[in-house]
Amino acid sequence: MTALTDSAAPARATWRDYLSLTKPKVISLLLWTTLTAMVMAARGWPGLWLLIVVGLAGYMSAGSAGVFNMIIDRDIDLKMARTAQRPVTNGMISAQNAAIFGTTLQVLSFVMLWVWGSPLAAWMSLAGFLTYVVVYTLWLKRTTWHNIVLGGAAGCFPPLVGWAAVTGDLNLFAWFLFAIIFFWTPVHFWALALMIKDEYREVGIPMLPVVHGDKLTVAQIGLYAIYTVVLSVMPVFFREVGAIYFISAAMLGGLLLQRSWVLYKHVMAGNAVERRVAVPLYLYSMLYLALLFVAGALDRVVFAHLL
Ligand code: HEM
Ligand SMILES: CC(C)=CCC/C(C)=C/CC/C(C)=C/COP(=O)(O)OP(=O)(O)O
Repeated sequence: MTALTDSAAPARATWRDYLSLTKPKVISLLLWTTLTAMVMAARGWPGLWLLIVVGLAGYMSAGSAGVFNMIIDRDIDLKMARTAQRPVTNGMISAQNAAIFGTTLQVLSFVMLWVWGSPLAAWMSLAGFLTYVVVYTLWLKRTTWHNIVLGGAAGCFPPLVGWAAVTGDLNLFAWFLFAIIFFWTPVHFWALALMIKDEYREVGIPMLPVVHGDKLTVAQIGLYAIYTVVLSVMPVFFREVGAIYFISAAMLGGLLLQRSWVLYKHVMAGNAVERRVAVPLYLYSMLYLALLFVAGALDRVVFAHLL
């Protein structure tokens, strides 16, 4: 009898459950764009303390956005196999406790960025948070297939946070980093959305492949891949970066276009989307962004010391 009662009682949430609310895997790449942007801004080593404190605060801010996203979306998350086991969704953590956790993370992060980074860094982080929670999650996600393009702007703020924490300011190159992620996000997400569209359809989320089908989606992916590659190369013409970056961006971009093209041809030929053509683009999109930002950092450090 006791055993029965015990097993029926809801499990107690652990720190791991709270950590999972912050979407750690997704944030790892957001954080990478923050830290590498700091090196680009400093044109050298920004200092271990600044890297740690901005990294931590950046994690907390984006994590807090993830927490609120899971609170707001717990009704739809419950109906999708991929998300049903999230702790707020399955009731292990109450929405109220999650909200307290998310608010604490956001407030602490704002203060940390303000004090040890710069006020602009704190505002940029808050702007990213609000764009993800209000513009994407509350407003666009359930209403239009443009959700990814416009709401995706949230993920463009991390490099601005890093840049502003180092310089207190933002220059043209920092905004290029913003724009690169802006056009990259649809490629990243729609490649994945093609594979999980049935779940989105069932819960009524108007993602592009659900609303306009696979063919329009691969065409849009191709278009955004071209925008991404062109934008990635452009900072070279403004002399913000040099040969190391240019060669890297050209090679990385070539592969992004090639993988988009393979997916495009496959779907336009009338085939159903297969994981073997969509997964490579989805996975590569993440490697693309990570390496492009490494190339930017390397280039600006090397050329700062040569010139
Ligand atoms: C509107 C914008 C975006 C949407 C809707 C989106 C959506 C998703 C979804 C649904 C996944 C599947 C994994 C999961 O269930 O958590 C995913 C994975 C991922 N996303 Fe995004 N994403 C967006 C923007 C970004 C940005 C800006 C970054 C980083 C710069 C990013 C980095 C990642 C990473 C690293 C993964 C892999 C996580 C894993 O392996 O579990 N995403 N994204
Ligand atoms: C402070 C700052 C810079 C915040 C960054 C915002 C952020 C966490 C962007 C990542 C985008 C993301 C995980 C989208 C998935 O949302 P979804 O709700 O469509 O995915 P789901 O179905 O997995 O919940």
